Amino acid sequence: MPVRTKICGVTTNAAMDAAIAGGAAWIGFVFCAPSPRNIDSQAAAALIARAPNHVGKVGVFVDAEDGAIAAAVAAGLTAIQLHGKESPEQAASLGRRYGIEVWKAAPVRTRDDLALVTRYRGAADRILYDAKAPADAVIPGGQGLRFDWRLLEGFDHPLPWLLSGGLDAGNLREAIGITGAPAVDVSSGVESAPGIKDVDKIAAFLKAAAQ
Ligand SMILES: O=C(O)c1ccccc1N[C@@H]1O[C@H](COP(=O)(O)O)[C@@H](O)[C@H]1O
Repeated sequence: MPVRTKICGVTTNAAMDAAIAGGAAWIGFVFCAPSPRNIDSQAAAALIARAPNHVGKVGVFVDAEDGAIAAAVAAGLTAIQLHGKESPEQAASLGRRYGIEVWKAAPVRTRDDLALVTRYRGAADRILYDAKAPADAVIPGGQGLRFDWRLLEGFDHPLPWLLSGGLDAGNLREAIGITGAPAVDVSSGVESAPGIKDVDKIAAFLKAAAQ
């Protein structure tokens, strides 16, 4: 089964086109002001217009206000990724309101952190395992941090899931080999500097995923 990929934090036509050409299943747009990848709804709509229907368009939010999510969904999102402290009830409510997939990011440092995900069964459509950010971090993701992938070995996943956190073209096969990830998500691992996507790194990542 081929591994599905999400290229996250896209802000330019070049990165968008590289992700599409390389076969990304999803492209992510970050609606989070402190992020170097922050984008507004108008700019996201212009990028989304470049993508064919089969490519999913995922908006990343961190404890966002309803109005911000509504504006971004109207730009053409096909999924909402919740990367903050959103509850199962909030996730379910957003799914009902917008009729699109809701993904919940699960911050992982220890095996105990995995217990959180079962609460989202029936409330979210997918879980995205990401490294838990330090307590003083300004943003909870997109910093190239990994967690111990062996924590997912033998774990009974309650929902369809993606692996993220510190992935790049060089470590992707090892990460998939250990975790059995059916889908992966990357941001800083395909950048030359925070927020600056590198089209060659995007191509290399997508090639590694397709092997
Ligand atoms: O990318 C961001 O700037 C971001 C901001 C706020 C919440 C989540 C964010 N990104 C997500 O984090 C994962 C992991 O990133 P990385 O590959 O370790 O840099 C990324 O895939 C996004 O889904």
